[in-house]
Amino acid sequence: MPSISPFAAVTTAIAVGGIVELLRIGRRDSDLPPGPPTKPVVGNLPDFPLSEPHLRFAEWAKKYGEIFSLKMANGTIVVLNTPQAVRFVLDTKNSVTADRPDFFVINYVTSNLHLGFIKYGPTWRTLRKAATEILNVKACTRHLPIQYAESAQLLYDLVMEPEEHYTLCHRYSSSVVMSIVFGQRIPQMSSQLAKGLAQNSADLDHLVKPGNTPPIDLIPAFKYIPERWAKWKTFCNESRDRHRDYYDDLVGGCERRLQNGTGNGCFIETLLERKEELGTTREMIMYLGEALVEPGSDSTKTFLQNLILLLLTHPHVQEKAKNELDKVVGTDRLPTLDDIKDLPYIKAVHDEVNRLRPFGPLGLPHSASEEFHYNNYRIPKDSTIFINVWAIYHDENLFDEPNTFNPDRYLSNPLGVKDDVDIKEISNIKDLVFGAGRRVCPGMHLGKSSIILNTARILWAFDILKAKNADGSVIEPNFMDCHPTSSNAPAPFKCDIRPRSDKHKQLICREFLDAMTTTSLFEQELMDADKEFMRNARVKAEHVVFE
Ligand code: HEM
Repeated sequence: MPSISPFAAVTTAIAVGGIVELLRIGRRDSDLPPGPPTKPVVGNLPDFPLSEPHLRFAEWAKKYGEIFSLKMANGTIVVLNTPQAVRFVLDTKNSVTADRPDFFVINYVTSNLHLGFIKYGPTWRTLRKAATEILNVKACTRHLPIQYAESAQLLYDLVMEPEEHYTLCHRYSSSVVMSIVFGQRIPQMSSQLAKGLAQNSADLDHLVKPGNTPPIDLIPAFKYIPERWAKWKTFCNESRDRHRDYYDDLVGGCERRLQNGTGNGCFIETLLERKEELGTTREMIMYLGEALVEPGSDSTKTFLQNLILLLLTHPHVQEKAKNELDKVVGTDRLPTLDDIKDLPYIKAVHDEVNRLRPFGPLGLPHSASEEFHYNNYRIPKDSTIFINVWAIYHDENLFDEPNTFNPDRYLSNPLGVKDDVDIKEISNIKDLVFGAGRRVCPGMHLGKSSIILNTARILWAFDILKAKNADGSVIEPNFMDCHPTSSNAPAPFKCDIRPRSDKHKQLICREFLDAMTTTSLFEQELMDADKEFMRNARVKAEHVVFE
């Protein structure tokens, strides 16, 4: 037998051990939830879809059942495909699943102070407590006048500029949250305030999308690449400055109002006054404002854009909803939130839009701060956990014809599910669109009232018809058309929106004029172009009402 030196033996043993260890990377241990086959070292990295991951995740859910896992090199992703799995993993085990994965670039851009992305811990708790103060059910009643007034402008805008419907929904959602949070409203989407907000949201959207930055959270060494070889770093630095300047200005506006005695009671003014008591610094206040206005605006506008697209493509739903509204509300006034309890079909339309086109089809990922077990599967510490909202809402075991827009399903069953499904088991299903556990959306009450109010009002006010080309041919909308974003917003589309009658048009314009008492409270800092816009809008509305 050939002899080898002890040195060579040790080296060989280390090398073999190293190779064995390396090959273990990317491998799925047998006690993890099942999932697609892995490759050595990289695991399922090559399988991870770079765009619209929810569609691939839904296919995997069908194949692997209530929970599956993906190996991302050394890391693990766990995906929850039933309301029961979500309830256990995110609600029952909420103390160990309230963390977020690393999100290095986003936390860099937002100075590690963005409520939605920071790690679970004392800073998160302070920010979340402050956010809950303005967003709990009771506090939300104070925001209703703003929501009614902005909804009045949304309807007015749709009367005057129907072809801009897509952007007008965004204006509505942005103006509501900007008024509540920073005390400054957005009268038109061309205003500087609106452009800055949309840019900041687009920045974060760009940065969360896989492929736009290297996988730093998996391979931290990417952080050290010099900026001259890493364009994404330049984008991050520019974006960081943009975000800071924008929110610093807004907080400055609140400080000035407080100093001048012209405060309008917005959230940030309150926080500035109670800084010591709440333990928040000016810096924390700035980014808390950001964490509220960006998702607050994007979520609500996504719902409204999807609503209009689904109504456009389903005229029989419009007809049924209008019959209900005409019976319950009539044509002498606009619907209010008090009417909703008597409008089951409107409620069903709202539920069905949320089901078919949920904002954030995979929610925001959580992270496990400790290892635990679910149904004999091991969920390792530091695994990233997704709620597969899209797959659950399109599950054929739960919903009849899940890809069909059919609000009636909610008239025959409170959760819209098949008769043989035990609804006690899945009572959390409707709220999954807002996430779950300790990180559940703090803006859900505000968001819910905005979207249901405008569902009723848009249906009460307008006929939504297919638009025509100049040659008279009908433009067929594509109801499957989505933006390649993480939010499930439809791509911009054309339609013909018309007030249902002159009487409806008059009532809308009158409501808009009345709303100006509320909206003017949030117009102290308006730029000249925006003041001019509001003056002209008043004149046009008066023209409709009084002539
Ligand atoms: C239709 C309306 C809305 C939908 C569907 C929605 C959906 C969501 C979802 C899915 C999450 C992730 C929850 C999780 O991690 O499990 C979330 C988080 C969040 N949402 Fe919303 N949202 C809506 C409205 C709003 C509004 C109006 C605001 C603010 C005014 C807001 C502020 C936030 C914040 C700050 C977080 C992060 C919470 C945390 O990490 O602690 N959202 N939202």
